[in-house]
Amino acid sequence: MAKDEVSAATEKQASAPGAQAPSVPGQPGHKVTEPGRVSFFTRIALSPRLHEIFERTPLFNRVTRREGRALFDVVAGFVHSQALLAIVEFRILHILAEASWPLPALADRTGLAENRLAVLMQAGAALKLVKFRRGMWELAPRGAAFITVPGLEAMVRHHPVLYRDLADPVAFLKGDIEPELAGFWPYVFGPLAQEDAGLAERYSQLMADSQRIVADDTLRLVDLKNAKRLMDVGGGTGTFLRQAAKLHPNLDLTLFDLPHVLAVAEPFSPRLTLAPGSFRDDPIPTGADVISLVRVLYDHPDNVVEPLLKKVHDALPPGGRIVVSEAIGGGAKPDPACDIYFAFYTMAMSSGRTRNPEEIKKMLEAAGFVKVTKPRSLRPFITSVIEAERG
Ligand SMILES: C[S@@+](CC[C@H](N)C(=O)[O-])C[C@H]1O[C@@H](n2cnc3c(N)ncnc32)[C@H](O)[C@@H]1O
Repeated sequence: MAKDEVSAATEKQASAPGAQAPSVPGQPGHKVTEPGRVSFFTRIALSPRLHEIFERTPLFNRVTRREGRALFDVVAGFVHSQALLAIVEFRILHILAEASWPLPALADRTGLAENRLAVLMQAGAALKLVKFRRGMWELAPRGAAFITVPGLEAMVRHHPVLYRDLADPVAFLKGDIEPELAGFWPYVFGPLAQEDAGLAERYSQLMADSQRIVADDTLRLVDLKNAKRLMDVGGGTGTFLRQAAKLHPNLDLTLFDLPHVLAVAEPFSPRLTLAPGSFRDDPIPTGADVISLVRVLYDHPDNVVEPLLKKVHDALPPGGRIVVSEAIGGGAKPDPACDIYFAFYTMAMSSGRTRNPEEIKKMLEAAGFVKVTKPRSLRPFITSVIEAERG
């Protein structure tokens, strides 16, 4: 998305003849009274007769076959994920990272029957994680990347919690079940987890690992050259600030988070000030000319985010900047990572929700911010950034 796309979309909407107060299309509160027409191409796709004709017509059949393939991937996505989870749990990628193996040796190492392992390996090859060459199973570059990207494997290993919540998606969406994920993170980081040190360690590491990648992408999108003090609100144990300090050694830093989180934060620089507090109950300290919120807003409902943005606004000097970095929905250009994965994930967590650029822009403006911009995301499945200025 181009830098000013958020602004451009809203201006267009507001200046259209007869336009009403801007609301976000497709989101709650957007008033649509009339049914719309089913589009021409959709009507074609609704006709079984045209399917047959297209399938027999050269060139057209390429399109329908490609669409059919994409549709089947959507249908089969859960099975793909579960095949990946099995590959992870049998540590197949790690075994193949040491050496290639023929099937019988791999069966010995995994304890799986050869005929079942053969099915799993073939599935792994279809996912391009492994490949079969000269009688041996070997690691493919995608499989190597999978075990190398920090946090990815741990993410897959915690998916059974999410998938149990999604086992009945109808009940899930109706709100008829109490999602397990809603208690998962509080459990991992809460006092109960002390009995399960391995679990706490594994998932704290997952947060820390993924935070590093999110921090790096955010810092590539945000210009902190002229910033004097950066305050990271909800900054956890400080990974984002640590990475920012590496790029900008003269930057003063403030880490704001709950007292029990800051109690385990390492004071890695004399330029770092720890500011314990709750953004729900306490004011946000002043003194920073840039305030970042990395993976914070989507954890919270609107009635927490709106006052939080107002507090951030009031803590900044005129011209000071807010940086929001998290999975942001694609809005008019839906993105599977944000609009499926993170949207369902945050719904299962039951505390917040993913928002699209228009929604975040509206919330920022309501808090008093101006010049809302969205740099083009490097990897929307890692993070996207929205910046604004205190008016
Ligand atoms: C999803 S984590 C994100 C941490 C870090 N920014 C990152 O990207 O990994 C959300 C953070 O918000 C903090 N947080 C939650 N509620 C808070 C509150 N009321 N006041 C201050 N921090 C809060 C949590 O302690 C946690 O560190």
